[in-house]
Amino acid sequence: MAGFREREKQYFPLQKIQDVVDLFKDQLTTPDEPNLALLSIVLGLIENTLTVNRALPNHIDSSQSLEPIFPVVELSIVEALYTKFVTQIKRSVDLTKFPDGNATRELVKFVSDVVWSSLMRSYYKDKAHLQSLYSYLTGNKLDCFGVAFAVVAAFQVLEYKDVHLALSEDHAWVVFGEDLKDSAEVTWHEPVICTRQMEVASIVSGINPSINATTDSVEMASLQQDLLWLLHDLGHLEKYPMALGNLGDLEEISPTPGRPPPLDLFEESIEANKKYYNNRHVYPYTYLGAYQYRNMNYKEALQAWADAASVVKTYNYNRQDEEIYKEFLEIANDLIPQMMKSVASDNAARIHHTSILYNPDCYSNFLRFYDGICEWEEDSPNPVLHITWANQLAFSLSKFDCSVRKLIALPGTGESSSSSEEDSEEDEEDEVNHNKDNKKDDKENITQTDDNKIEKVVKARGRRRK
Ligand SMILES: CC1(C)CN=C(N2CCN(c3ncnc4sc(CCF)cc34)CC2)S1
Repeated sequence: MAGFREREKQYFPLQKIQDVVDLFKDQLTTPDEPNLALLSIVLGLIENTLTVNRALPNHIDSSQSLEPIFPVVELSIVEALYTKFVTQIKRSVDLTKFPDGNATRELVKFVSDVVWSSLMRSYYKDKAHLQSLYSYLTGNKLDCFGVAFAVVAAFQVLEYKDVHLALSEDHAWVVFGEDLKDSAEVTWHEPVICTRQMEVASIVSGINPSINATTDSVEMASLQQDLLWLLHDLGHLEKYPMALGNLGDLEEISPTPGRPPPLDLFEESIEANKKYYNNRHVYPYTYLGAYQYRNMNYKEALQAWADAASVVKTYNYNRQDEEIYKEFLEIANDLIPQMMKSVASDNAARIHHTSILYNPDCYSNFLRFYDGICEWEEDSPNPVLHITWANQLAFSLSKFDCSVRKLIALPGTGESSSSSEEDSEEDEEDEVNHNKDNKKDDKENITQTDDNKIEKVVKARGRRRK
């Protein structure tokens, strides 16, 4: 692949967000492929300027208008970095040793080692802004997504068309060969297998506008939002639930006039999950749950979180699912307890029994949430629950009104009937044991009416685990 053609050059210097959108649109509507290395360098350079090395004026006097500090992206800089990448890849890979036009495992391993060997020996891999080729070429640092993306971009430079990016919710790797089924990773369920355009979507979705823990670059977030809408309109987010969820979050922060509301995007993300990934992704539901929680739609938040737990229960938890574990940890031990405190102090709702604490559906979803997490842990090589989980469960459970805690859903009928307080211990044991036999049938919810019965649930779970 030669240097830049007139086609790319005409957009430089990039001086505002629209210039970048125009460049991406041209790259995404060319008959040939979008240039992954070019686009990643451009995004990385802008992100680095707007978040890491913010060229803030050293003083802002009254005369100086607060002009956005969008960096001017000169062609010469981008072309120099691009040439550095192309030269490094072509110099390192002697293709005469790989005559076959299709990538092989050996060649993927070889190119991966070329990328790996040029990285800094040791650095904090989870740091922000290490996802782009700009970071790779100027700092020799890449995060796990960045390494996989760099390998795919390298294969594009070598003019291979059968090497693509594979994405799970926690991991990124390379797939290659005829049906793109060859890859080192076999443990991941329902990965997103990217087209070249979805690979562009992955670097746009991976834009990190964070300046620090509390501040985002408005310009960077706005650029990400515009590029995600461009990709959405071209149909390249159709099979990318996480990118759709990302766009929903951005639309909540800064709604784009004329565009659908965040809930529509979270719904699109869930539908894509069901249609293309056998409903095996968790994040579409936790995106929705977080949105509902932020907007105090607590009944809907519990529904979404219960749906997320119903997905995760089909998995076994292993240390690679760190991000998903942290997600459920925050929901169970932070968001739900906060929510319970908030509604418990809502006296009006309490008096009129309108709060979620009196709502059987909310209680049912609350139990379904915990049931899913317990099943997730069952048969897993790594433990999920620890005492904090049990303490927070006890706290949240106790906030529900005893009227809903007595309800027991009759097996299969969807009916519920209030159980007499005198239920014998044996009956409850039976219910727990009975429920154990039908652990997959999550329509059945048994309830425990007070704290000492929580131990029974946890103990019953313990029995299942053996
Ligand atoms: C509900 C949430 C906690 C909010 N943000 C979330 N994410 C932010 C965006 N994320 C992503 N967005 C697009 N593509 C990818 S590929 C990938 C695995 C590592 F490569 C992660 C990820 C990860 C998930 S999930």
